[in-house]
Amino acid sequence: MAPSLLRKVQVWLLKAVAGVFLLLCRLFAPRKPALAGKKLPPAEDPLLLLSATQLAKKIRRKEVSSVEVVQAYIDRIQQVNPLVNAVIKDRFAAALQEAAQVDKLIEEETGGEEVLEDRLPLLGVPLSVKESFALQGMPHTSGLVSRRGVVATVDAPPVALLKRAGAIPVGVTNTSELCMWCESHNRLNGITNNPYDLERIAGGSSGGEGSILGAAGAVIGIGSDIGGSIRMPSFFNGIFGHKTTPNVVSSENQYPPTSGRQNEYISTGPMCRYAEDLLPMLKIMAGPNVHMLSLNTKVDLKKLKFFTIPHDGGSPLTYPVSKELMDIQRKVVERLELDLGIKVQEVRFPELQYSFQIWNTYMGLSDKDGKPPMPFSSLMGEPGRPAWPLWELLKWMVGKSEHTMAAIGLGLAEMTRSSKPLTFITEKKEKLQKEVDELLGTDAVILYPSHTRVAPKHHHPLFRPFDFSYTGIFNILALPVTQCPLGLGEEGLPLGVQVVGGKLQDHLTLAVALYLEKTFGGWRDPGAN
Ligand SMILES: CCCCCCCC/C=C\CCCCCCCC(N)=O
Repeated sequence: MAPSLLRKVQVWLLKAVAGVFLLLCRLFAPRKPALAGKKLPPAEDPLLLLSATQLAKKIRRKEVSSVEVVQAYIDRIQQVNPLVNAVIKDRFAAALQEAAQVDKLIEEETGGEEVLEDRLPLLGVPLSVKESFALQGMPHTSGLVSRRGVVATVDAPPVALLKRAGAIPVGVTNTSELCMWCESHNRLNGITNNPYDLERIAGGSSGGEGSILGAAGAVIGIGSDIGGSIRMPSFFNGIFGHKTTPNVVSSENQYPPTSGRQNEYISTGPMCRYAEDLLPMLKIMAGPNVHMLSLNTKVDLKKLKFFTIPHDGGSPLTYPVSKELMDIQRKVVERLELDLGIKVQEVRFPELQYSFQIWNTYMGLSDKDGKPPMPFSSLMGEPGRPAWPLWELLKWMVGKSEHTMAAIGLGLAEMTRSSKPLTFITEKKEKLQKEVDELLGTDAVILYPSHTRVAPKHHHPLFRPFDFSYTGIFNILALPVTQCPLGLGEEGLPLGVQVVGGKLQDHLTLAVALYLEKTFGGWRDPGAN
């Protein structure tokens, strides 16, 4: 059978299986009041349209008070959250008190603006926090019903560093169950909606962050990413998200904790509506490790090498990249060549078609002491009592399970994972790692689709569970990636692209993000008509 015909048959088969499953889900999924046709109101308060960097400057200069800024964001969250269900618990009263203290501190400061900017660069700026990060006094459940009522007693290190820089947390946002799915939906806090179309996903697992930022209910936030959980929500909600080179920003005090080799692949990073906030946030979040990066190095884009990869080469597990995403990536190439007078080279890596298999294999590896990762079914259960995915599936069928279909599916899929990694796959990964590292070096970036299509309808990822591998592969390659918004597509949904850099070359992808914001307009107000 000709390869193209084989490809057509594969896609057709995937669609057929998806259709049957979608029907089943429609039959059994709990009914939700239709949000059809509802739209977000525009973000009218001018304070919502300033970057965190600009807000911090205005607050330091007493051109606006921190209380006014925090109140503006509280008002916006109260306006949009009933539609998007992104913030699952707020701390508005405490935030306003802290803002008043900031204004008082500024009033009494005698050292002048530079002292404040140096010591407290985010003084008085509101911050959104993904609920899987420990934020003292706030829920810390990661969407697990069995963790209902668990409250954090400490701050996760990057949260503590951002608070020490003067940022004021206003609330914690929704995640997928156990942060291991590309849609933020769980039985504890419900499902988060995309601000550009409430019937579509906000992405996962930092979907609450992506949605509240995209809805202008926050200006800066933080997420974690081991398969795409910063980059997919950033893409679907039209904002910037940076997956830092692993082990620069601490991932301690997050739930669930990583185990096995996963600590080499997880990244904590900033999620922002404005590109200029990414680098200052990363500088703060990196804390004592900031010297590992070159964030003070000026980047001349004309001296960078740019490569573009249009898709994964045709994996039978993933869907083809949509035309509008291929088109917009081509437009980025054209603009780069026009504006910088450079040539962007298209490259292909056949190993990318094994992205899912590589991600799945390496996520299951033991750590250097031979300790295997905690099984997902154990994370789903109570301590010492793993869940039984098959039993949970039967309970789900009659609406009695505390778990989502995605978590049950992952638990079932895990049962099929082979204990011994396939040499065929490890060889592919080693080859890909070597070639990509050589190509990137310390002076190049690669453009790659953030996903196969714009934000899908709710639950649809269940029928295309492998498309996340467009982001997941870079976790295993341990490379920094910035997801950059590129305006809205035909259906008014955000377009975007991943900008991939060499290890520890985060400053390069952040510089390209600034260029792409200038050239393609950055974040768009979902309420604007
Ligand atoms: C019912 C469908 C579920 C079965 C799907 C099995 C194959 C998919 C395997 C793993 C999907 C993991 C998705 C990871 C999303 C991002 C996670 C993260 N924290 O970065």
